Amino acid sequence: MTRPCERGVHEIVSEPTEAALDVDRVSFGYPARRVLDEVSLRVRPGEFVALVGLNGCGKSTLLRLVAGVLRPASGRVWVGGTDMARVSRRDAAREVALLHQSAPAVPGLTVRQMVRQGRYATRGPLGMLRVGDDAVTVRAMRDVGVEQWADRPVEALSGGERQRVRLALALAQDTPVLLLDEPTTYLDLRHQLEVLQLVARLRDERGLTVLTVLHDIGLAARFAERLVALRDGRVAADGPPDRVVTPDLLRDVLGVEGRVGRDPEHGWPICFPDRPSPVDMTAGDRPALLDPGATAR
Ligand SMILES: Nc1ncnc2c1ncn2[C@@H]1O[C@H](COP(=O)(O)OP(=O)(O)OP(=O)(O)O)[C@@H](O)[C@H]1O
Repeated sequence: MTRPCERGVHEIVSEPTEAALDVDRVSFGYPARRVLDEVSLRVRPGEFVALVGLNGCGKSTLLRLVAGVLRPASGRVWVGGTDMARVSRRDAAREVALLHQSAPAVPGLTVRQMVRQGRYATRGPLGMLRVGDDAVTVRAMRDVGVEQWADRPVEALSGGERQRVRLALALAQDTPVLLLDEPTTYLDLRHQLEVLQLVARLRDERGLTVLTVLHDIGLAARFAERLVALRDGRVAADGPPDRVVTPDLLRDVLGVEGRVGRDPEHGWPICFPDRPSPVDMTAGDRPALLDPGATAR
């Protein structure tokens, strides 16, 4: 399959024998609430997948489970053949980098110092940086275009500037899998496009596997080759954007009535939301889940 578009020309020649990440019937809940119910998701090496769904449906929780920050109540998460519930945080950080939704800036910490923290996973027992760590740090800052602020305190940057520094921190881990929790938060339109173009380029050039939460369905459809929609703690739809982005998805998963058109030049799905749907998205009494028959797996 070849898709010449914003995502670059990315040819999938054959199914790899091993998934880059494999979420196998994972359930998870916090003390007050069950959040994920037997969620399964396999992502191929080099795939760019966007996770969509209403606020509170469990997207960040799923990313934290994949990153090994949380442990499933049942089921397994494998990243590159590693069972993420059985490795140390340091070993997990060699497999996946997680860009958190938000994190407070440590007072006085400069951009360079913050990005350098991404090298934590490769440090020796005494926490010493190794040969090459500075080069990786500088490359990550350069990739995201924050090297001109290297010696500025992070707390003196704007929200959007800090978001880019956080992305550089994740890139500095230099992992094969990148998990991004709303990477476009705080960014103006230009920087939203730049950041997603950068991620797509890194996927193309370095073969990174990307699983990202995106609230903007238009951007998700434009940059990701596959959308996974969560609802009620389950995968409600899974497949290529042009099959997943439908008025049913808008209504039943995202809670809005609307229409779906196509970008006249590129064919990307474009959503035209009209109004909140009459479906009560906070109650258990909802229509049947969308058929996830469009699955790309
Ligand atoms: N540490 C926690 N303790 C208890 N409940 C939590 C915790 N973190 C999240 N939750 C709850 O779990 C549910 C899923 O949260 P999660 O952050 O995964 O949702 P989300 O889909 O990422 O939402 P959003 O789009 O708003 O970021 C929510 O109801 C949330 O209130």
